Amino acid sequence: MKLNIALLAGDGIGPEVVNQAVKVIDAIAVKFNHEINYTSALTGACAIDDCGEPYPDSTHEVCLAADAVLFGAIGHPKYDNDPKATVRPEQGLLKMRQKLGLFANVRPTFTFPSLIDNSPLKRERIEGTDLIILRELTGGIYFGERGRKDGGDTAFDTCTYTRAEIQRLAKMGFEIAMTRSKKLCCVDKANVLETSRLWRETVQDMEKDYPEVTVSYEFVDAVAMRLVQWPNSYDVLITENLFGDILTDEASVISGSMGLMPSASKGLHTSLYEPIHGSYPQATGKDIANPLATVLSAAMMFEDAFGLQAEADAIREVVNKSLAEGIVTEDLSGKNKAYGTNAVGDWLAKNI
Ligand SMILES: NC(=O)C1=CN([C@@H]2O[C@H](COP(=O)(O)OP(=O)(O)OC[C@H]3O[C@@H](n4cnc5c(N)ncnc54)[C@H](O)[C@@H]3O)[C@@H](O)[C@H]2O)C=CC1
Ligand SMILES: CC(C)CC(=O)C(=O)O
Ligand SMILES: [Mg+2]
Repeated sequence: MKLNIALLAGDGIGPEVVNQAVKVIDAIAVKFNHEINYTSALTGACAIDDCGEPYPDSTHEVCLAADAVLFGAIGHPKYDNDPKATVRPEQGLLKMRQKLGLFANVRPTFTFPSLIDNSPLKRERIEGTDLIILRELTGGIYFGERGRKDGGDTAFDTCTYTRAEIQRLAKMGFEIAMTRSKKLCCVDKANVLETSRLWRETVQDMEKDYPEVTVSYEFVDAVAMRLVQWPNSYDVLITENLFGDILTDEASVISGSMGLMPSASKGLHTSLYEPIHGSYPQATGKDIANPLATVLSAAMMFEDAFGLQAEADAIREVVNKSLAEGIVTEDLSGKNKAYGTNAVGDWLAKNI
């Protein structure tokens, strides 16, 4: 098959982890006889440095022309430490998600048998965890009106959701639940927020269309606790943008590292595959970042965007093997030898 992949490596560790995923994709292409055509484009702080714009039109064109997009991460400390900066890398990420219509971010959380004891959580709590947090990605407070008033002494951000935005995300959640254990949890703050009450009302109205799915409604603060207390009690969780962002970083503790967590951002115009972590600036250039979240995002891309299950399985199999054999970066190595980002990528590609 001929596959056109857009590579948006971004900033910080983004290029380092995307490079390892490319090694793995290349090895898959050889093994399964595919022809891969990569097109690289800038987004984030590197794009601001290049042309003053964090998601240039030229990058958008590259994404639209591709069969799928593989994204690394954006963000740079020079913006994180300057609250007054008006052009920011994160604006590029949000613009990209909005312009590509990437309204749903599928974030799976699972445990790896060889890593159970890496988690600070007790084995009996996390063993067998296999859940999906489906995060709404193009609405809510990240996209609402914001600003300052009172001469800058008052700041505001607004959260807005339409019924249609909730319906399309919830529909995907019900459909995913139907392929799994038919359990769906709607996570909100409906005891306080009007947007959450619209979420709850909309999902309740949709329940009749999916009579086999058991739906629960839980407040986000309680879910934040139960997610690490009894993660096995969840299967598919649907939630708004901000809550999903926070809960998924929390869920990474179950797997053992942020560097393990892949995701798929599904949309109207194309699909994009991205680790859930950021640009981890402290690790930039040190060859220590874990590339597996990006490699596993590439597995999601083969499965989901290209419908190539055997290729996705082969990637997951080699990742499992690397974990079992201790070919891991320092976030997972404990007292054992840590491998570099590049060494892990090379090992994976060689063992595909
Ligand atoms: N999707 C994206 O592009 C995202 C971008 N960001 C941006 O990234 C920058 C840094 O933000 P942080 O809050 O520090 O989040 P971060 O996700 O970059 O790092 C948080 C912590 O997670 C761990 N971590 C992250 N990636 C890892 C990897 N591949 N291997 C091993 N450990 C890893 C490290 O302990 C790190 O200190 C900021 O500029 C932020 O705006 C943050 C989150 C997502
Ligand atoms: C700029 C943020 C919305 C990025 C982030 O934390 C994420 O997408 O997980
Ligand atoms: Mg996040």
